[in-house]
Amino acid sequence: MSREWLYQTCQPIDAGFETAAREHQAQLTKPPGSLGMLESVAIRLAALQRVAQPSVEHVWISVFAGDHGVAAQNVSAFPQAVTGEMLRNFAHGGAAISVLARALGATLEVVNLGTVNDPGELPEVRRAIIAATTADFCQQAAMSVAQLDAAFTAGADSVRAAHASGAQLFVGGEMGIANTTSATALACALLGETPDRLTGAGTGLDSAGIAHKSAVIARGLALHADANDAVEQLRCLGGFEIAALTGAYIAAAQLGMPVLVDGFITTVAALAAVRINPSVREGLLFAHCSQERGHRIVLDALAATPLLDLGMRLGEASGAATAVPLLRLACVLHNQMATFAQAGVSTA
Ligand SMILES: O=C(O)c1ccc[n+]([C@@H]2O[C@H](COP(=O)([O-])O)[C@@H](O)[C@H]2O)c1
Ligand SMILES: Cc1cc2nc[nH]c2cc1C
Repeated sequence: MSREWLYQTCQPIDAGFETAAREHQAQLTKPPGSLGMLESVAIRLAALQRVAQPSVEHVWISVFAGDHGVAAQNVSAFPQAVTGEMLRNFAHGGAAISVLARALGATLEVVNLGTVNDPGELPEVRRAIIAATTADFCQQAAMSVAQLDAAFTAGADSVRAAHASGAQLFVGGEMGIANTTSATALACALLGETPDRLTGAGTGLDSAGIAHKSAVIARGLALHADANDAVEQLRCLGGFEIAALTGAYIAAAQLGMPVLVDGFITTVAALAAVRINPSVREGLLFAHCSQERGHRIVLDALAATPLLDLGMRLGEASGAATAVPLLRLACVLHNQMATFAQAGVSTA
């Protein structure tokens, strides 16, 4: 399938609405800048949504799940079967993101891209099976060209459904045992970093486990040293859900739909998206800095300032969901505060 769409220019933010929103913020009854990032986020949302009054009442969350061949290298604190087991938990409404999505009134879509312990048909889970798992990147490329394309498409399909439903914000999440190993390897390749600087505990490795994981990533990087662009690095080192997120972020930016990025794995997928298509960057907002070791470095590479730093490291879009109320508050402040003139308050 053609990949041309990945490179097509994204909808630029609207400079007119951005200027109008900035000027509006300056008139609200507060010292200029005193609402900090709540101001800049409202301005960015107005510019992205091309409206005077931004809103994120209608939120769409897609959680992409997939298994990783590199799990065979003993790089996670949890067994691979958990990926499929968590799909059941999502379907039955018991996962953290199930609870958060309900509390937010958000649409939650779960996408099974391929799990070794496949739970089969489940309510509320879209099956877009690519294979039971990616290959172990210590032995061969994680994905074939066709598998990578299928993952990009699965992500873009979710965004198209979100857009068609009238969603005002797209949130991507992931679930996949061993995916911090894949995401760390991909981040190292994209950034020219070494695994010892980026490798973290994932679901809870101890220091010996982290050292082993770092060595596994170093082996993968050596095997795929010839992969010299972001698409090929993603194919060799990434995973189905990481590539789906990359495709989703690109598609969302092309449709002009704002994106709220979640944690470490999703930020690496966002970095890949920006490397493939730099015009994606201005459509991205960043929810939080996860505890995963490499997250801050990847955020810095994207010049991203996340809204929250709560010591979270769950994934499955939970950090982004937690930041949605802040975006909603930023919007209502922007839309409902009185101006100095309206309130009869003196300016500086
Ligand atoms: O989002 C994060 O920053 C994050 C940090 C650490 C772990 N996770 C989640 O934990 C799983 C991967 O951890 P691991 O140790 O199996 O590589 C995967 O399902 C992620 O959703 C997520
Ligand atoms: C239980 C569990 C839930 C998760 N959700 C996202 N990643 C996860 C990893 C584990 C192990």
